[in-house]
Parts: sequence; C-alpha cells; structure tokens
Amino acid sequence: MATSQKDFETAVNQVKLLQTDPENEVKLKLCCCCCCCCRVPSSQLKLYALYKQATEGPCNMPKPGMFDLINKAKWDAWSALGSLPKERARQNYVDLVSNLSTSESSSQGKPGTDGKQSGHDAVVVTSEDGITKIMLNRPAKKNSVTTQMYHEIMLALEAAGKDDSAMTVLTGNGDYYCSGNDLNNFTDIPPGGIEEKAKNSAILLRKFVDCFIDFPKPLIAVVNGPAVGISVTILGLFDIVYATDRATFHTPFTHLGISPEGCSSYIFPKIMGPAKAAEMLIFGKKLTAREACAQGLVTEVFPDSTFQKEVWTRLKAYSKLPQNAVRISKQLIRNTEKEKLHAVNAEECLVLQSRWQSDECVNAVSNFLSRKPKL
Ligand SMILES: CCCCC/C=C/CC(=O)SCCNC(=O)CCNC(=O)[C@H](O)C(C)(C)COP(=O)(O)OP(=O)(O)OC[C@H]1O[C@@H](n2cnc3c(N)ncnc32)[C@H](O)[C@@H]1OP(=O)(O)O
Repeated sequence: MATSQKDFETAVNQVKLLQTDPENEVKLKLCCCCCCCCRVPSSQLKLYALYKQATEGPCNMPKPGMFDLINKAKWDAWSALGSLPKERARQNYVDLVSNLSTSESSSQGKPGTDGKQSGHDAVVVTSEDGITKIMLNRPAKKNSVTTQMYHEIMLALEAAGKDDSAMTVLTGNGDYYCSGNDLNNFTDIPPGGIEEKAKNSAILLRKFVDCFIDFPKPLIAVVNGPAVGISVTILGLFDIVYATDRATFHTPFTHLGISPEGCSSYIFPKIMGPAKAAEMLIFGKKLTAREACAQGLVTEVFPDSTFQKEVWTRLKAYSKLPQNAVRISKQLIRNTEKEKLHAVNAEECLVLQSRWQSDECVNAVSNFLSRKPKL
C-alpha cells in the first residue's frame, strides 16, 4: 500500500521526538560519517537523504568542496539515491523511522552505553570533605572533551571558585584521564564554513584556558590514567599534579598538524627546559609518569593499586588547612605570571585558529575519524 503524505508527516514528527534526535545529528553533527569512514550509524544519514529525496526529488545542490565535511556528507548521501521516485523515498523514510523508534525504545535505560551520553553526564561535579571534584565521565571515548564539555567544565570551575570548598580536583572516570579534544569537534562545520568554525573554536579555547589561569583556589589534577593533548598542556596551570604510575603524557600536536595550547609553549620550557619541552611539544614524545615527574610536570607518582586511596587521603588532609592562607599563598605564587599567561593564551589560540584550517590538520583529523572500527 502506498505511503500517504500523512504517514510521512507523522514520521517526520516522530523523528523530532526520538530521544537521540537523529535528524538533528544529521543536520548538526554529521561529520564525515557519510563516507566509507562512517563511525556514526548510517541510518541517520539515510534519514536526511530520504527526507530530501521525498520532498525535493533527486539531489539538486552543487557538490561542496572536500573540506566542507558536513555538506559533502549530505550531498553524497542524497546523490546516492539517484532518481529514486519521491513516493518510494517517502515509504523508505517511514520504514526507517519505524525501525529507529523501535531500537530507541529498546535501548532506553541500558546502563553503560555512553555513545549518546548527554553532555550533562559527561562532566560530573561533586563536593565532599571541602573538595570539589570535576570528573570527566566519558570512559568509552577515553574522556575526550566535546564542545559541550568545555562549556560545562568552565561553568563548574566558575561555581567551584565561589563555593566554600578548599580546593578543586579534575580527574577522569575509567582507564583514561583524558584523550584530549574530541576530534569530532572539528567536523561540526557551521554555515560560515571552516573559517567560522576555527574562529569560534579559538574563542572557546581562549575562554577555557583563561578559566584555569584565573582560578583562585588550589587546582589539583588527579591523573588516573593516560593523558593526551589539552589535558596535558593545561597541567602547567595546576598547583598539584598527582599521577598513577599507569599514566602517560602525550601531546601529538605536530602529528595532528596543530600547535601547542594551554600556555604550554611558555610554561613547559620554563619547568622542564626548552630541550625537553621541544621533544614533547614539537616531536610528540610520550612521557611516562615517572619521566613527567622528573621533568617537573607531575608532583608525585603513586602505584596504581593504591593511587586513589593515597591521593584522596592526602587531599583530605590538605583541605583542612586554613583556607585563606592557602588561597593567598596560591595567588602569590601565580599572580605575577597572570598577565603573561593571558597573552600567551591569546597568541596560542590565534596560531591554532589558522592551523585548524590547514590541510595538514584537516587530513590528520580525517585520518583519525576514518579509522576502521575495531572488531
Ligand atoms: C574548542 C576546541 C578546543 C581544541 C583544543 C585543542 C586540543 C588539542 C588536543 O587535545 S590534541 C589531542 C587530540 N587527541 C588525540 O589525538 C587522541 C586521539 N585518540 C587516540 O589516539 C586513541 O583513541 C587513544 C590513544 C586515546 C586510545 O586508543 P585505544 O586504542 O586505547 O582506544 P580507542 O582508540 O579504541 O578509543 C576508544 C573510543 O574513544 C574514541 N576516542 C578516543 N579519543 C578520542 C578523541 N580525542 N576524539 C574522538 N574520539 C576519541 C575512539 O574513537 C573510540 O571510539 P569508538 O569506540 O567509537 O571507535
């Protein structure tokens, strides 16, 4: 039986109600999942293409440039439908929505599936024993930081700076501390194209790092596992860095066609000397926890088996010290450098704004996102 226009409209409305909002993902978060490297369910992309075919007929938009990942993805999917009649496209759309609705309701409430985790859960803030803990909670994605998480961390820091806790801890849930910037962040290209994306990202990164530079209380990193990218560079802005002996510290910037951020281009050479800093920041040398400690990036390394117990016992004792004296001492240590750090941050973000638009970066990010899924 032919699908009526009403069935089609019902399906369109149903898409809006789906908890995972597939149409929104297609429109806003598509990335390069359209091509063979697809790591997002292809049904989401099909939904977009079928909708366009059903309402406008065969693909009528000009082929976008290769770096315009989102529009290129849409174009590929829509073109692939060729001259499929509108009626068939409507039918296929309705069938696909019906399948998506079924799988959506059957996956609701499943514990531990954080592929669709909301940004809200991806950063968990708790306060206990005078310590505010900000925990990155995206273990299945190695706690990589999405755009929403940058915003949530900034909000958490702003609140922690004003609450009555003595100190603030940043840590990760699962086997990783953090695998750095979520490389999918680079694929959500706005209408203004890659230039606008790079500009917005530079503004966000600058604000993000500024929050660490200006944080008024002791900031402690509890590095529970490997750390990559921005989670490593900002460590220079922390007052204490405790690491498990399982942790590693990796800044693969040149491999990604980008450059250092988090004030590391200034702080790392200061704390470890220019030669060691160059090996990390230019050549991407990965440090073990003990090497990072020897070079002054890490305060102390603990055996993994006793890491949490030893670190939290220590921090609870520190949190009982007279709070005003602790704050004032931190500010004395940090304030002389603040102006310089803000200037370094601004410069690093400006350089990155241009790096993110480079072929070197676009190709490196595409390569990562097009890795074959593990079996
Ligand atoms: C506002 C913008 C600000 C920008 C600030 C700039 C910051 C610069 C940086 O942070 S650069 C560093 C970026 N990070 C990376 O390059 C790391 C990329 N990831 C990896 O190399 C590896 O995933 C790993 C070494 C961290 C872990 O490898 P392992 O084999 O143990 O695990 P998987 O690769 O299978 O990872 C599990 C799933 O997690 C996804 N994932 C991990 N890290 C990232 C990431 N940074 N971005 C996006 N996705 C990431 C990975 O894709 C797997 O997902 P899947 O299960 O769906 O396949």
